[in-house]
Amino acid sequence: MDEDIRISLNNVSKVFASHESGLIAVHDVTLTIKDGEFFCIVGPSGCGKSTLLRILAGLENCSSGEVSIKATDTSRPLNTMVFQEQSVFPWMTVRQNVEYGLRMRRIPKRERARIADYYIGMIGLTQFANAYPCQLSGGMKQRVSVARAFANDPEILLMDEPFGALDEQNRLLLQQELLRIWEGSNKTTVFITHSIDEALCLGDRVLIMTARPGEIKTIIPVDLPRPRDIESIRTTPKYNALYQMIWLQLRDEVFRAKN
Ligand SMILES: Nc1ncnc2c1ncn2[C@@H]1O[C@H](COP(=O)(O)OP(=O)(O)OP(=O)(O)O)[C@@H](O)[C@H]1O
Repeated sequence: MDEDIRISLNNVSKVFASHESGLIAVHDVTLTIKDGEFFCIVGPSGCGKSTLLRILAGLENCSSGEVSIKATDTSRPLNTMVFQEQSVFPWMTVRQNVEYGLRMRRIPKRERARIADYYIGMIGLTQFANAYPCQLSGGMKQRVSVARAFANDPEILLMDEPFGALDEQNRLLLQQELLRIWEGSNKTTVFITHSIDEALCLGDRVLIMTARPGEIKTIIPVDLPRPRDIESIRTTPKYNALYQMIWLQLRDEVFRAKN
């Protein structure tokens, strides 16, 4: 694998045999993702986005093809996944949730506390560090998931519509927080979203998948400057041109998925 490539998929397909005559969820996907890249995936509902991410996470095997993820440091987890549904442990405080992965890796207590404090501060929950999830709003819980994922310091971060269930204001705040944390870490991130806007605000490239069986329709580079200020990039002609370009491609697939 080239030095700057972190993830490589070669002719990856996934067939679910449980469906009558087999259901092809992902078909012949070949792509590479660079180290430190923020890679977004959009596509119609049911086109295989989550399946592809689950294959990257090692939660699902591919039926054919090859997946390789370059690991540079065996003391760190290879990946961490953030889901749409809040996935914090309800019996743990915010701090314990954020420290969880570090504790599993037996990182010393003082170091754990330092890392947790940093990310709890980044997500603006310092005052809630000792609160339990039942004392938090949905958006706050999702922030904890994001902080936990970054604190875990995996080689790659996999996010499956992490802000999909949030209201617009919370979504905007979390996008900004994610951008800030990501820009400070440059962690290779694969991010599924239904929102073209979100993909453009966050991503370096956007993969548009076809209606099922999910294939690569096209991959669009997002050449908007970084660091990004979400509110101001939305008003630029470049953003509007990219939005139109993606929507025109995606629209056809959304129609195809419905028929
Ligand atoms: N474990 C499974 N067993 C059988 N079929 C599955 C399984 N997981 C997913 N599928 C099927 O694979 C296809 C792709 O599903 P997937 O969840 O990857 O789509 P998606 O693009 O993430 O959808 P959405 O945007 O609605 O979340 C769907 O037709 C789904 O029914």
